[in-house]
Amino acid sequence: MQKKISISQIKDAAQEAFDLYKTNTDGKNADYIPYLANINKNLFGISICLLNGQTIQLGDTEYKFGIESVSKVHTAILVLRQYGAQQLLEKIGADATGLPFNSIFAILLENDHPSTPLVNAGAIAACSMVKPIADPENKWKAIVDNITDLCGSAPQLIDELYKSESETNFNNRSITWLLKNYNRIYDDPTMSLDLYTRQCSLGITATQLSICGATIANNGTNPVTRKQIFDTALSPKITSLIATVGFYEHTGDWLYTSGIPAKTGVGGGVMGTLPGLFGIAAFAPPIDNAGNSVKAQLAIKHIMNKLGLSAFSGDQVTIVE
Ligand SMILES: NC(=O)CC[C@H](N)C(=O)O
Repeated sequence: MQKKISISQIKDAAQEAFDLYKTNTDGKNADYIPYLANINKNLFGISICLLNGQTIQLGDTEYKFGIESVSKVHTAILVLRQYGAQQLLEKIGADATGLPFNSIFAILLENDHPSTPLVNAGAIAACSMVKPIADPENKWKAIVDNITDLCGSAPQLIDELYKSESETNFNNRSITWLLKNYNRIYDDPTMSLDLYTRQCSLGITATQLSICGATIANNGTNPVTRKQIFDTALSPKITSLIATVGFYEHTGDWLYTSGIPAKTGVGGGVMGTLPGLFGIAAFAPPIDNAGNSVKAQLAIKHIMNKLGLSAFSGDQVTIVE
């Protein structure tokens, strides 16, 4: 079906979602990373970036929160840029785990395979793959430059979060050494884990994440800077990774009810990408039992359903003035 949606319809849907959920108090800040437990739980922002570069922003869209696991998407893209689709599949995988993001059991079940770069195991493996190998300074630079390219502006390290996370990441240390044992870490393990922890501690805004979502939806061209960031052919690979495991063990429910591939982080951010149409991000710190922001989920779902959109419908949608 041919369908036209106006920008004012999108704005109205976003405003409605914001008003509906701004006072919602469900969920709880992540507390296994002490820094995150103390973030103002009432922060709430929604940003949509259209493919003409226009953004629609509501609430705390300029607040810099911990990017956390949303950064797994960015570094997966960097690995795809450096190695191509086939090598990512062989060295890490592109499968769902159906288990929590930090699951050790998932590694054992997959016979040593990290499954996907979008869970902790695969993300640590991805950091180990970033080139140049054995050069932590330039690996870090590559990670940050890639995020800057995708988001149209630079992220900023939150030192306190980095410290808090480094002091408490015992589970991730176990994951790293287990993967090392299976030859799935492709650089120094301690350095790879540190890069992962540091990238999770980057401060990012909902606006920046919506621009990244739009870059993916726009086949690799950042709609704001107009820069081609990655090869067009990688776009469906990235979107399929996000669709498969973006909400961990709740991914199926999420896709079924929202219709949009999206990736979450325990900092409260969610970044969605609707191919050919827009990127969307929402941010609110309280999360559910799988580590996904409660309000961000409600808001994005509301907007998608209100507009009658789904990545899985055959509709040919155009956004008009
Ligand atoms: N789901 C998440 O956002 C988890 C990220 C966090 N840095 C961790 O490794 O536990």
